[in-house]
Amino acid sequence: MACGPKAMIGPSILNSDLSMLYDESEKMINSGADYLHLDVMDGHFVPNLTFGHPVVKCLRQKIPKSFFDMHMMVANPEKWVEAMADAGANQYTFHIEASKDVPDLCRKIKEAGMKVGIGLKPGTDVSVVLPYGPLADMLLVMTVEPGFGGQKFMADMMPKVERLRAEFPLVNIEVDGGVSPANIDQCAKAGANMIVSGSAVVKSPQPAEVISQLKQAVQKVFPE
Ligand SMILES: O=C(CO)[C@H](O)[C@H](O)COP(=O)(O)O
Ligand SMILES: [Fe+2]
Repeated sequence: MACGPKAMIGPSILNSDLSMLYDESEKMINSGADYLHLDVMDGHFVPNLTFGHPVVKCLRQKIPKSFFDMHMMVANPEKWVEAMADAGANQYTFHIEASKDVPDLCRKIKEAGMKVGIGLKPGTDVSVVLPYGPLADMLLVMTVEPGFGGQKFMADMMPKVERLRAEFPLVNIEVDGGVSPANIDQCAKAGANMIVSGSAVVKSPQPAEVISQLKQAVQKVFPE
């Protein structure tokens, strides 16, 4: 896999102290994070609220270089493409369940200068996303029901990851939800190379060690 997908760890700051979003983000970057996974929730697509593009724009001013992976858990993903691009987002990951016109949304995201991520809720069959794999930079397999951090990892999502990796050997495949050192080997073996980990990293007294453990496990399957 010399030029294929790389092992990357993206902490989710959802369960960190959000009154100190910048400090918490910096801590993750200084602990070896390859990117930041930022969870946007609108209270419609999921039963919870977090933050939107004004907060992302402020964070970008203080963190000019890191890759921002926007996990858009919103009912109308078309609506926020321009605003998120303007705020400095690098990747716009929308949920396939929320989009009325997937190819058109992928085109708009690319035209706005961002990478395209397409996410699948646990109940969504993997076949739904297969026609759109060639349009995506990244495919996200949720390993919890989206809406809250700190939930239990759903190992029964691994066949979806395996199928996507078999179909799209060069696309980034991300897992998100309950991912920790206890289940990282399953994720990597199934074919996930972009790893979101929230609680396991941000709640640890030694986040750098957790990030390093996760990365080493994924690098066994996706060597540099
Ligand atoms: O999208 C999410 C929830 O909808 C979060 O990214 C995810 O839950 C990460 O947190 P944890 O590792 O604690 O589950
Ligand atoms: Fe997420």
